[in-house]
Amino acid sequence: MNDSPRPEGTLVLVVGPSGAGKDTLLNLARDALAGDDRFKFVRRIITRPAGGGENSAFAAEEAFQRLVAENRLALHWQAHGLFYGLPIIVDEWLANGDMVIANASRAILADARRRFPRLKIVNVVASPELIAHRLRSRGREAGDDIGQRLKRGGKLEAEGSDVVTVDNSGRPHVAAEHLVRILRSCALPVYAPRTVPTVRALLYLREVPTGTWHQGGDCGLPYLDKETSLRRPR
Ligand SMILES: Nc1ncnc2c1ncn2[C@@H]1O[C@H](COP(=O)(O)OP(=O)(O)O)[C@@H](O)[C@H]1O
Ligand SMILES: O=P(O)(O)OC[C@H]1O[C@H](OP(=O)(O)OP(=O)(O)O)[C@H](O)[C@@H]1O
Repeated sequence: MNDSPRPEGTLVLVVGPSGAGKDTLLNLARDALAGDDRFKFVRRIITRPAGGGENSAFAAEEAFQRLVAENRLALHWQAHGLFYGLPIIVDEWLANGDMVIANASRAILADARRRFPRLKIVNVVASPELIAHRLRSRGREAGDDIGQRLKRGGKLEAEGSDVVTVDNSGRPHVAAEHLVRILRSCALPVYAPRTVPTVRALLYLREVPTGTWHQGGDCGLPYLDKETSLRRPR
């Protein structure tokens, strides 16, 4: 086992207007990456009963405020008349060098940038027409709530050099594959010492044929596919 100090892992916040497809893509990505424990998908805490295929846990408002007061949320925010939070285990996973992936609000990006040095933002987008249609067919919210979500969707933005856009205008599997590529390219290889990227790259290049590296990952580093990165170097 490698006992050397590990750098902090990467926090990936998946954001975008309500109805763009964040939860759908997160579910597909979680399935695609199942069995690779470098990737930790966060279960959000929301003051809304869980259901409808989203990965969340319910907390009553009083219980939620207690979590905030006791500093047991890594990030929290308010939207659509609800409270949302990411549990504090996020900090533990990051300290362990894992890649932590969560659905979040565009309104907390400035705060997240201050708090998390290795942050990647994935902005899921689709046209307003598609979003309106999707929110109506999702059936989770009623008419007025859908109107409010559509309004908010167009107001907030996600911009910056740490933002990568995933277009979910087509089939969900296509966009999910893009998301998975981003996640793989930003994750640390499993068995390489978790030191600086150059050292990791050099060590790995000795162990695997260079042809198995994919170039142009969204984190600017070459990256390995799942099978190769899970294989212990000889
Ligand atoms: N690419 C897609 N094509 C068609 N429908 C989609 C696509 N992506 C998501 N949906 C549907 O649109 C609705 C909103 O998606 P969801 O993942 O809940 O969005 P968000 O989490 O961003 O609000 C859901 O009913 C989902 O099944
Ligand atoms: O601030 P915004 O960037 O507009 O995002 C607003 C909120 O919508 C999402 O939650 P929720 O699960 O309620 O909504 P969604 O699944 O419809 O996006 C997201 O986690 C934010 O809390």
